[in-house]
Amino acid sequence: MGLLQLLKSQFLCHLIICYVFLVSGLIINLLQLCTLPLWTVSKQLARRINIRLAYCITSQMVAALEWWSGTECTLYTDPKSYPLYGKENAIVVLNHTFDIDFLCGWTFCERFGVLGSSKVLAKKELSYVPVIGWMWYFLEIVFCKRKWEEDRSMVTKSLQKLQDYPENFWFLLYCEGTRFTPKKHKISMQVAESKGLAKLKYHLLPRTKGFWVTAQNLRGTAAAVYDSTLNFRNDEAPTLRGILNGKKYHADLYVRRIPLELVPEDEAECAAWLHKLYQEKDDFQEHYTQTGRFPGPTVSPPRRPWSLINWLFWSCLLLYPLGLLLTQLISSGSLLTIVASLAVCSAVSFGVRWMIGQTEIHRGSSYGNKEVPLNNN
Ligand SMILES: CC/C=C\C/C=C\C/C=C\C/C=C\C/C=C\C/C=C\CCC(=O)SCCNC(=O)CCNC(=O)[C@H](O)C(C)(C)COP(=O)(O)OP(=O)(O)OC[C@H]1O[C@@H](n2cnc3c(N)ncnc32)[C@H](O)[C@@H]1OP(=O)(O)O
Ligand SMILES: CCCCCCCC/C=C\CCCCCCCC(=O)OC[C@@H](O)COP(=O)(O)O
Repeated sequence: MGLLQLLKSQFLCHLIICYVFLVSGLIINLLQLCTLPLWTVSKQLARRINIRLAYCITSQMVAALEWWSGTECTLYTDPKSYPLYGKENAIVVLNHTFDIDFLCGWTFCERFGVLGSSKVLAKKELSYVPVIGWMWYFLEIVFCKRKWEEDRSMVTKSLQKLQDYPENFWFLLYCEGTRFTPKKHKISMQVAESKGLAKLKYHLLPRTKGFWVTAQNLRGTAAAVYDSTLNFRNDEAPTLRGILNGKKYHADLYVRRIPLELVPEDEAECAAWLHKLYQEKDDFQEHYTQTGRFPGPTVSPPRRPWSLINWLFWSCLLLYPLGLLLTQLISSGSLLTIVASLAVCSAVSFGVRWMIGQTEIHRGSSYGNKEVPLNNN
């Protein structure tokens, strides 16, 4: 192991990175709160400011992936579609298979210039996560309880608000609704069988209602669906802890651009269309398993320096006062203040570990885990 790699695996480095992330994140959350009065005066200006503030948070995690761990990202896509990425609004459909699939999504957003504005249909529980969840309120992220009767009107209203959004955005939908586990897969395939649908090997059965309501409400706003299938080389199952340890991964993303006009408007037809899409996605994953690549030409959109610059800015801003404080503490020799600072460090460490836990599949929810009574009709 090289010296740099050894340094990257040190707990102290992780503590410093997490301190910068947490403290800068809370400062940005506070700044976002200060934009509240502006929403009544100029909504579009408030949105543009919040896009930039959100970028300051999310790009730190992207920087950790791109610059700290050096993870590489290859895009497999049609060269004719490539120039449109980042220049139009789109609905992104992505497989929910890895701890850090959302982070890879963010990396592509960053490379195409839509990181600050991008959105997701997220489970309500994530809105309580400090920094990211709180930031999402101001980004007009659409939350759901994963109970259609309760979600329907709220999700529709939230989507309609995005119709006059001032900057290009990608709206991410994990149609599987939860992350892949063997147990969830087995249950969802029982559901597929009971509905007479083809079985999927690499995906859970997609939930179709969220996709249909999104497509309906973003018609005229979004130009296309980006059907995206993600995998990692060498059968890796990357984690956020791995990224913090400086482990380098290689992500492959296969993207097909499908004009939104090709998505049926009728609910049942739209559901059938989505089921067919997932069968195709399953074939692409099979192709990847067999050959180690997706079909079609590749391109590696370059990483941009902005995420690194932002990260360095916040690190300088927040590590300088921390350094001063620590020097004063040590020179004061007061046992009480030293114990108090150790307690603060432990709290930061505990808080961030809990947040990292949110990204771990083995700590995931029980959604999709319960056997459902099946009536074969
Ligand atoms: C060029 C580069 C391109 C791309 C780059 C890639 C990406 C970048 C893009 C953007 C990035 C932006 C942000 C990313 C950042 C962070 C994201 C992080 C995380 C957030 C993700 C989440 O929180 S995922 C969880 C929440 N989201 C969802 O659940 C969405 C999908 N779900 C739905 O759409 C649902 O329909 C619903 C939530 C709207 C409603 O839920 P409900 O449970 O009520 O669902 P349904 O009514 O649909 O389900 C009932 C039907 O399903 C059948 N059923 C029952 N059990 C199962 C089962 N186990 N599996 C499958 N189906 C089941 C049941 O029979 C019902 O069938 P009916 O026929 O009767 O409808
Ligand atoms: C600069 C590096 C900073 C490192 C410290 C980072 C600390 C972690 C920060 C934020 C964590 C919250 C990120 C939220 C994204 C979680 C995405 C996710 O995958 O949610 C799961 C959801 O889809 C489905 O849930 P279930 O599978 O049903 O359960």
